Amino acid sequence: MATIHDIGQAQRAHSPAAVLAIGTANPVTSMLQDEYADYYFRVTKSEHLTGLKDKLNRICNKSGIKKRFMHVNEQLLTAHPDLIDRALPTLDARIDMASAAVPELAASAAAKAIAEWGRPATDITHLIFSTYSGAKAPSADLRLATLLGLRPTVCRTILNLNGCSGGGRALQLAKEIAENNRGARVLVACSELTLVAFYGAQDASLDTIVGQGLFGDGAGVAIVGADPVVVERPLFEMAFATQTTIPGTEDAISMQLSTGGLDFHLSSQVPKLLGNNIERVLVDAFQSLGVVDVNAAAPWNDLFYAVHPGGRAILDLIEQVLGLDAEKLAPSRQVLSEFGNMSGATVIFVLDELRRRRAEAEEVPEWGVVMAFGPGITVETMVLHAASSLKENGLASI
Ligand SMILES: CC(=O)CC(=O)SCCNC(=O)CCNC(=O)[C@H](O)C(C)(C)COP(=O)(O)OP(=O)(O)OC[C@H]1O[C@@H](n2cnc3c(N)ncnc32)[C@H](O)[C@@H]1OP(=O)(O)O
Repeated sequence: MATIHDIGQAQRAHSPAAVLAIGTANPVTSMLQDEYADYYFRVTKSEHLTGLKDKLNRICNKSGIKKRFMHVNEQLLTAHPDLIDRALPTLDARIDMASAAVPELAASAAAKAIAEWGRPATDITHLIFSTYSGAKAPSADLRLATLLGLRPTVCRTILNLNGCSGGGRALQLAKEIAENNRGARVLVACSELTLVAFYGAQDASLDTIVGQGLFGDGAGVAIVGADPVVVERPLFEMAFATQTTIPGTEDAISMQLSTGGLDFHLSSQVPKLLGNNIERVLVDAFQSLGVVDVNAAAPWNDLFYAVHPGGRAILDLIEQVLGLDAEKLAPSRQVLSEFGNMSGATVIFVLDELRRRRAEAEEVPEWGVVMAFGPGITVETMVLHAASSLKENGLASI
C-alpha cells in the first residue's frame, strides 16, 4: 500500500523547472518618444500647461526610451473623451475596455509562445495571469483560457496590482507549481495596458507626468515546466527564487483604484532605494548556492542579467553599484528603448531579448538572474541556469 510519503514523492518533478518558450505582443499603435509630449498635451487638451509639457519633454529626453506602444490612441480618446479627465467617474468604462483588450493582447503573445513550445494548448495544466488592470471576476485569466481553448481543468491563478514585480512573482509561482506537480505545464501571462491609468495633466500631478514619460503597453508569455519531453527545448532553468521587501519603503511605489481610474505614485527616491539594496539581495540569493563567489572582488560580472528596466536611472544605479560591464544590462536597456516600462510584462520581454543575444554570442555566462521591482518596494529575484539547448533554441525559434 502506498504511504503518504510515496504519494507526495510521486507528485514531485525530477528536474528543476525551466522556461520552455516565450512569446510577446504589443498593441498596433506606436508612439515616438521625442514626439510624445507634443502628442500628449494636444490630445488631452492641456497645451496651456507649458511648464508641465516642458517637464515631460525633459523626462522623455532622459528616459532611455525611443518608442512605446499604446492601446489608448487618438481614435480611442475621440470615442471616450471622458478618459482625459481624472475627476470623472470613468473606472467602469476603463474596466470594461480592459476586460476585453488585456486578455486579447495576452492571447497574441501566448499564441507565439505555444507555437514555439511545440505542444498543443490543451497540454497546459496551469495558468498564471498577472495584470494591474483587473477589477472583476471572472477575470482576464478565464477569458484567456477560453481564447486559447485550454482545458476546463486548467488551474487558474490571477495576480492583481503586483505592478512591475508581477512578472517576477508569476515566474516564481510557475516554478513552484511545475516542480511540485509532475508533468505540469504552466502558462505565465503578464498583460499590461496603461488604459486604466491614462489621464490628462490638468491636476498637475507629477506622478502623471512621470508615468506618461515611462509606461507602455505589452504582453509577455512564458511556458514553464520541469522534466522536458523530446519536443521541448528549455531556455532557462530556474535554480532558486526569493522575494525581498525593502523595509520602510511602503510609500515609495503605490497604486490604488479610484472612481477615475488607477492612481499611482512613484517616489523620486526609487532608483536610490533600489541601488542601496540590490547587492544585499543578490548576496542573499547566491551565497548558499555555490555558483558565484559572493566575496570575490567583482563577482557580479560573471552572471547574465534580466533586470526589469523600471527607468533609465534605475539601470544606471544598478550598473554602478554592482560594477557591471556595459553589456550586462544591454538587454534591459534595449527593451526599455523599444517598448518603455511595460510593468509586469517587461521582464519577459527582457528574457526574450536575452535569449536572442545569447544565441548570437560566442561566450556567455552559465548562470544569471532575473530581478523585478514593484510596490512594497518588492524585489523578486530568480537565479537562472542557461540550458544547454538555449544556443540552438534561441536561433531556431526566432
Ligand atoms: C509600477 C511598478 O510597480 C514598478 C515600476 O517599475 S515603478 C517605475 C520605476 N521607475 C521609476 O521610479 C523612474 C526612475 N527614474 C528614472 O528613470 C529617471 O529619474 C527619469 C528617466 C524619470 C528622469 O531621468 P533623470 O536622469 O533622473 O533626470 P532628472 O533631470 O533628474 O529628472 C528629470 C525631471 O523628472 C523629475 N522626476 C524624476 N523622477 C521623478 C519622480 N519619481 N516623480 C516626479 N518627478 C520626477 C525630476 O524632478 C526632473 O524634473 P525637472 O526637469 O523639472 O527638474
